[in-house]
Amino acid sequence: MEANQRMSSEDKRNPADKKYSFVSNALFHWKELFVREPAVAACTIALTAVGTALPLMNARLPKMVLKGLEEHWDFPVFFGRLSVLILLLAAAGMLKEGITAYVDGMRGPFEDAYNLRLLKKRLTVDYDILESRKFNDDAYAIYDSLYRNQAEMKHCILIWQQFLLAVVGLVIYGSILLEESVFLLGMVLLPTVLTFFLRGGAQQKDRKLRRSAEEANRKMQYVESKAGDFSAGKDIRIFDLSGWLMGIYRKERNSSEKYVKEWENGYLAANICDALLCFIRDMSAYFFLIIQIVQGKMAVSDFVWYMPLVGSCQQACQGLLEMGERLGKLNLDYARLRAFLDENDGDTFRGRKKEKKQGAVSVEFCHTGFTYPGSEKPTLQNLNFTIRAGEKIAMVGLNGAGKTTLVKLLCGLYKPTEGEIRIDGKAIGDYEKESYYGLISSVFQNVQLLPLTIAENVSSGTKENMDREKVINCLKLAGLWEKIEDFPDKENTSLGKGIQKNAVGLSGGEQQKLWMARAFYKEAPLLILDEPTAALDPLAEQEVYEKYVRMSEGRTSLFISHRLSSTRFCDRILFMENGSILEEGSHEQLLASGGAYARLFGIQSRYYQKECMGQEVQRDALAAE
Ligand SMILES: Nc1ncnc2c1ncn2[C@@H]1O[C@H](COP(=O)(O)OP(=O)(O)OP(=O)(O)O)[C@@H](O)[C@H]1O
Repeated sequence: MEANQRMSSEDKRNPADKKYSFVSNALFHWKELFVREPAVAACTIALTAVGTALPLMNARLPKMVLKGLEEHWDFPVFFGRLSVLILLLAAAGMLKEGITAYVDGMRGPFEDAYNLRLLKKRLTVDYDILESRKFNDDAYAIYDSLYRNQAEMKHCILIWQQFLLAVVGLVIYGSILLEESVFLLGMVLLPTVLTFFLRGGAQQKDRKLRRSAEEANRKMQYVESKAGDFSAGKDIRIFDLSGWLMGIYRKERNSSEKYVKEWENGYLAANICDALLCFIRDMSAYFFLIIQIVQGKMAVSDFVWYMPLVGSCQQACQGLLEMGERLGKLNLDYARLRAFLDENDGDTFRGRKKEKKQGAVSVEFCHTGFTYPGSEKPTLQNLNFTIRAGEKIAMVGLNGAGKTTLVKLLCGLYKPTEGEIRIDGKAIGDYEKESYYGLISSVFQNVQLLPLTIAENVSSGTKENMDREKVINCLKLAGLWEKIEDFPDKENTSLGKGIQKNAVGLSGGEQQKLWMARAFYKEAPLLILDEPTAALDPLAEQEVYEKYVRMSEGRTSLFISHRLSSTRFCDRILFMENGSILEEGSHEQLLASGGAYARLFGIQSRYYQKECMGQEVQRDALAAE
């Protein structure tokens, strides 16, 4: 009941089923097939023709033999006609096998191409859309429809081909039976119509419950992914979260099984009725034909012609029901896939002209504000400040002040909900997407290592298009080369333990140095560093600051840090509180003004000095040894 209620609200939320009708999805399928795989499309149609003709020829053979005997055909005529028919039968059989094997071989690439489009969409859509619950729910549901065991998408060519075969077969065999008797055709068709309604009810139930099952499967998949996640693995063990996660998994698995059982029961009931109706249908058809012979209204040769045709017609009806049902599911999957692919990729960037800027750029926040979707309170409000080209700005503030959100806006990952941000006098939204990303080099707080080599991670490129000397220089600048030099494969060492053989792991601080090297490598006009030294020890941090100063020459940079000592390397400091700029000036000016920055600096410097001195003593002692 609860599931049904949830379903009906989901149905309202998802307009895909209504916009992408059966006819439009069918046209989409055939257009894709004809454009991308014209040979397969032609073969599918040929299979329908051959598949329909074969039962006709099979039924014709005994009729011809009996007719020849009844009418006393001459031996050469009898032999000639029989040979031609047998030859045609063998040729049609071989043709059918050959075309089926060819189509089977070509199905995979056609059906897999949808996965590629889906992947591209997920990799390129605007970041704010990527973060949205709806986008992720839809993506999961579509992946499920593409990959689950009985995914209809994996068999879309086959389903359509079988459906066509059933339709054409029904029309042709049905017309032949109709010529003999309306009653005969009615007996074959009536049970099919009844079964259609029975299965229709089961299908509706399936459609409704499937979405609830998807929700449960998604949660199960999340728990499964955590089992193989190294970083989550630490917390799971230390805080004994395994029982809790197993509990969630069991609960969701039970719900999922309940939904599957419920819709399978619907199909079971429909199948039992269907079997009963088939039995009645077969019995009545055979009785009808036998009575015709007994009454002398039908020759035995006609009986052996109509008998297999009744069977073929029944099979076509059965195929029509089965394939109609699968086509119904496929139609839903197509509707969801098309709605997802057609969804706007975002409107953060409206520009079309590609451009490449060299040197530093100016940044202007003009009455900029931002409120997260679903939040009532703005996270950033009425920000008005300018960063001159080539300036080094430090942004500091307490937790939750809005620094990372501001960085995400500046990186074009979110769109301001009020005002705008201008780069060199032009609003971010007026840039072309790739050109804008080309302006930015960034280091964020929590970045995932990609399972590539160190050099590939730094250059974001392949072996062929990277500048290896520059990679090494950037690693040196970031203070990581000493470590990498000791690896047998040096910068060609793979990262990503668990995926790559002989891969190495890096500590949190080393990873941050690697991301610094990547930011250096890109040489973009705007350098944005969000807590880049959070995982570095104080002396390593000091080294990075010095290198950062050198590296940021000729570029505009924004440096976000909790460590106020880092701000002294910058031209100007912006102190943020509750989404607004509270204080602004150089380190000395802010200290002299005795405001929030000065108080924070006072508290921090006492502890920080102790930490630094402790480390220096340790290093001196080690050096003396
Ligand atoms: N995806 C989100 N959806 C809704 N609110 C969010 C989201 N991300 C952050 N917030 C809220 O926005 C506020 C500012 O967060 P932000 O991460 O920008 O702060 P910050 O200054 O970078 O903090 P920290 O120094 O701890 O990294 C926080 O109160 C947080 O709760």
